[in-house]
Amino acid sequence: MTPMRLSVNVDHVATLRNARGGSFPCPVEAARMAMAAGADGITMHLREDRRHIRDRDLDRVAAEVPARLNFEMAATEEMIGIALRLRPAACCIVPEKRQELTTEGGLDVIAAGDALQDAIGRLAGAGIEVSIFVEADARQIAAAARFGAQAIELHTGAYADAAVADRAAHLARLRQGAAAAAAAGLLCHAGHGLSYKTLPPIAAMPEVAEVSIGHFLISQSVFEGLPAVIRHMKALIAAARAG
Ligand SMILES: CC(=O)[C@@H](O)[C@H](O)COP(=O)(O)O
Ligand SMILES: NCC(=O)COP(=O)(O)O
Repeated sequence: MTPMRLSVNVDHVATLRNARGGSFPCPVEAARMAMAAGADGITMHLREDRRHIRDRDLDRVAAEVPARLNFEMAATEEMIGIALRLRPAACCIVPEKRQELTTEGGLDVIAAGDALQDAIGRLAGAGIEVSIFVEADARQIAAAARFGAQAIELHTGAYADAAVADRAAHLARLRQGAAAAAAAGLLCHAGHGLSYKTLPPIAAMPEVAEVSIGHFLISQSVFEGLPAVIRHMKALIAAARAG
């Protein structure tokens, strides 16, 4: 099976920092440490309300940390401008609601229509790999391909939050989504809410080329330390890929 990348989302290091209004802990330092521990990339979500990552964090990681940077963003004019200035390797377009605690679902690609297609074209035209955060829905995935995206990221949140007895049904849907992405010629990524327990079945899907993990990974680091958690996740991925 082809290798799978682990992109470490450092948003929640910024959440901790912002809780005290100071400069510690620093998400840039976390990104540096994650790469040194074997991460394959860094994900940062610059929310419109700046609740965790701030513009300066993104600027600094882009300038200072040699990493495949995945910039998660709403498809707004402001965010497109930031992406075009910083030129990360990848942008993942996500839906955003100001009141949500966290991203609640995939983007409705079909409803987003021409504006989304235009955003994808501008980002891709700058050499950025564009992915769309979607539910495992064949119609939405086909629309992402039609609009010119190179990848989708399957939203794994419902699966990750489901009771153990209900996970098989969610996994079946995610497998269909991964197959639909491959059939549409799209790269397939996955993420949201993944943990030591829920990562292995996702890592065993051959189409999935990248997972992005943040909340569990940063939280578990309180107990184990960031490098140890990253090594553990990389080992789980390697075991799942080896079959
Ligand atoms: C799209 C997605 O899944 C990430 O943005 C992740 O959830 C970041 O954390 P918050 O949703 O808490 O901002
Ligand atoms: N795209 C998903 C992501 O970056 C991390 O999500 P989570 O692990 O913080 O829920």
